[in-house]
Amino acid sequence: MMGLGYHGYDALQKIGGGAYNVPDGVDIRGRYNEEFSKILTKDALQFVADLQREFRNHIKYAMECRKEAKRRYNEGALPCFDLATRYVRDGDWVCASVPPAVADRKVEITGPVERKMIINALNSGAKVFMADFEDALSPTWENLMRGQVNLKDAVEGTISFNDTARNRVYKLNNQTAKLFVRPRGWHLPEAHIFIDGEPAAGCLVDFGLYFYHNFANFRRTQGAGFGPFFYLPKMEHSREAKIWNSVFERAEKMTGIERGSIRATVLIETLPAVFQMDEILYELRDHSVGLNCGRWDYIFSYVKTFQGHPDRLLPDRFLVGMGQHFMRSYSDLLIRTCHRRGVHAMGGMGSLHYAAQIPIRDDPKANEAALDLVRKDKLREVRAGHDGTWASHPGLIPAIMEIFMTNMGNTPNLIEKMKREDAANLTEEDLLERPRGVRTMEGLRLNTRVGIQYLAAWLTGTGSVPLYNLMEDAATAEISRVQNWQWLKYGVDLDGDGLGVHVNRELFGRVVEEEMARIERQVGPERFKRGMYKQACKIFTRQCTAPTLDDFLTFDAYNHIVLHHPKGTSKL
Ligand SMILES: CC(=O)SCCNC(=O)CCNC(=O)[C@H](O)C(C)(C)COP(=O)(O)OP(=O)(O)OC[C@H]1O[C@@H](n2cnc3c(N)ncnc32)[C@H](O)[C@@H]1OP(=O)(O)O
Ligand SMILES: O=CC(=O)O
Ligand SMILES: [Mg+2]
Repeated sequence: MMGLGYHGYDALQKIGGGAYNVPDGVDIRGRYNEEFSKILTKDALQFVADLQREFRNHIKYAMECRKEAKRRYNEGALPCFDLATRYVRDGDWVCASVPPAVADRKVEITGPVERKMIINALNSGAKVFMADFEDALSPTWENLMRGQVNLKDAVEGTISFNDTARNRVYKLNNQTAKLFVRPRGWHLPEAHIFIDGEPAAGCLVDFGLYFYHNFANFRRTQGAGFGPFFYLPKMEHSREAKIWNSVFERAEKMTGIERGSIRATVLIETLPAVFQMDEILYELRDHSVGLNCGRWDYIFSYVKTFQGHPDRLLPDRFLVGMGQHFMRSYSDLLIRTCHRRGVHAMGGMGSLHYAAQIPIRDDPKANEAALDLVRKDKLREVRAGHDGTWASHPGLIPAIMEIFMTNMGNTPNLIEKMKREDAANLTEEDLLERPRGVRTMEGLRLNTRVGIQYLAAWLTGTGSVPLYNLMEDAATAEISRVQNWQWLKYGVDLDGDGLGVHVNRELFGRVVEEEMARIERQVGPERFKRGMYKQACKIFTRQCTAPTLDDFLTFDAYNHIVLHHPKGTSKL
């Protein structure tokens, strides 16, 4: 056992030839690397450990509450507005005013915290870059620690990348996007950092290390006295936002910066959270810069929340988009809520046809068609009153920027202009309306093919991938998984293609076999053998056929990427 940290004295942890200098109670189980040791300094680890100790019980309680809510939904309850917090929804309060540095957020590019992509994203011409430790990142030790090194260099302005194969050096432009960072969700542990004998909360590691190393530089160079800025994912209730608010206050106090310096945009990407938008903003009112429509996780959450409701099954994945009444209602209510409280209402990632289109390099006609779908979605967003939106790829930015500029003119945002009071009449029924559309055999096949390929990439350390000309990440893969699970669980008929096939385990087994053969043909036998397709298939198939739905695809899969040093992998 290499960790000495929690035996009551400070320790130098010898791992793989080097030594992390850890404070009392902290045990690093990830590989030693000299660069990582500049992130995992004793002071920074002490900062994370202090947060962990102060908030671990709050986090555990919030996770217990999620379980309790799940139990209620599984017994037939529906998510709804909370009578007890009506005073918050009816009250006249507003959030703290928007920091000038991020008043204009017309286009935000997102991407994993990978070195070259960080430089490309910051140089992309987008107003904001959301650097992702979440949906777009496979949380291996290497990815997380390199991500922290990269962000530190980025905030210092010294980041560079030498692409020797292409003889190209990447550096930051004079003008760059403003940086937001998305830590992991509350539910994920960080199995390479133990604090007092248990894994640290992944999000506190991501937040704590980034904040500790960058708050001063960030406020000076990027935030004009504010910041750092964050995106907060996958919350289900305002009590979880309250924990984040307390974490921010604690971090501000520990570093001596003014209260309200840190600002965060919360993704509304779970079905229960749409009924808590005012409450979430209220909890974070001194630290908020708005809400964002995280549409992919939102669709995933619709299935998850209604896992016990056979009358609410989804049609094919590509039919569930912003045109569905429940999705449009969610986006409209989000805009109304944000603008009433004086903050940004951000749009999401995607196109009109319910997929996250990316540029198609080798086919100009298909590329133009993809761009056109993206333009239509962005036009819908800006006309509805969104203040800005997400782009998955630099190649989409000019088209998206043009749509927002043309429709917003010179105003940095629509907070004052588009109050959307009409959306005040949206009801619980509007927000829960069943999605319409057909189910097809091709839908089942595509879910299977995409889910397995995504997971295979994730297991080898890549968290966002292009598949069939679309962006796939943890959120979109979740839709594939839970949709298959739901269709199997309730034995649906695939009636959309005239085949009338009934989904059961036997059919699914055949589909898995055929789709695996297809993947092998598509990627070639060599890559298929070298990749993690078989392992991915095993995990994905188990989760699709499980008697009860796993909460997260990546939770179980995480065990497969935990690499404890010096002695091979271990389970949590
Ligand atoms: C549901 C959600 O949470 S959405 C948010 C999370 N998801 C994401 O952030 C996905 C972000 N996007 C991506 O990861 C990528 O665009 C992918 C994986 C979809 C496609 O990647 P690739 O196939 O490598 O794209 P492609 O080959 O066209 O890249 C061309 C160039 O653009 C760069 N690029 C592509 N996407 C991005 C990005 N999001 N940020 C910065 N640079 C990017 C590439 O690094 C490459 O640069 P280079 O020419 O200097 O080498
Ligand atoms: O995080 C974004 C989403 O759509 O999910
Ligand atoms: Mg998401």
